[in-house]
Amino acid sequence: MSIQLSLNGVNRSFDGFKAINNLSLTVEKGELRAIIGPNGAGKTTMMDIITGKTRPDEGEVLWNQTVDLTRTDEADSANLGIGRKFQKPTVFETHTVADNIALSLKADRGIWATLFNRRTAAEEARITELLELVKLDGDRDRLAADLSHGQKQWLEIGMLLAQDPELLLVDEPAAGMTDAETMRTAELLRGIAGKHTVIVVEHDMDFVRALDCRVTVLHQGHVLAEGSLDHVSANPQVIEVYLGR
Ligand SMILES: Nc1ncnc2c1ncn2[C@@H]1O[C@H](COP(=O)(O)OP(=O)(O)OP(=O)(O)O)[C@@H](O)[C@H]1O
Repeated sequence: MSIQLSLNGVNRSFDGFKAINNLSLTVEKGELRAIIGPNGAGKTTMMDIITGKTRPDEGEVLWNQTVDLTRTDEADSANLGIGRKFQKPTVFETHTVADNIALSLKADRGIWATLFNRRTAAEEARITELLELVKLDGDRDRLAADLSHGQKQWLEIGMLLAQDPELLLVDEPAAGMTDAETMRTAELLRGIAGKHTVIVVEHDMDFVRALDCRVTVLHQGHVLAEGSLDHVSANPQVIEVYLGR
């Protein structure tokens, strides 16, 4: 496997406070990685740095071992194939599930052509494929507004996948989901990994366990521990700062 993303000695302060402190991290292509850690550990700031929303003060952030992500902005990062899903779902509520996916497909057709022209067979096939992947194939003609919170999150993941990103950053997808939705989300992300690299920030430990992937524990802007969930859960420092609370 080759390296998709590497952070090396990254620092970022806000008003003298080190939100990211000598952070080094490597994620392989196709890997599913969970990032956990207490509030204020720097998880969001790390995602902001990867997507070019925030620039580090120091350090190296490399995409595919070649592109310097400290010099890109959010638009560049999207063009490079980095997709980001924020915590709150943002779907087009007045459109159907299938139309939401159609609007996100890479083809440069414009909104009117997308909604009112017949879709090509290839587009239909791609929409079906994406809806199956995010477990919404039975809901394609429903209005997005009528979906449950969990289903809206899946739809937005489908919309991001329609852009065919190499890396998907997902921020606390399980927040506000039912237990059943949470488990389905873990299954869904496991299904996406391999073809895409997926980094998930999450607090829900049942969800992280269900992801069954390598876990990075951040604390005070630094990697405190890394490995399987069982491995990091047995680390006394991790228990002290996070899991034991
Ligand atoms: N733009 C900013 N200006 C000032 N301080 C900031 C800014 N962004 C982040 N911080 C500070 O940096 C620290 C790390 O914040 P960050 O949001 O990255 O943590 P987090 O791990 O995502 O926390 P949470 O789990 O609560 O979302 C916090 O103390 C936060 O207040």
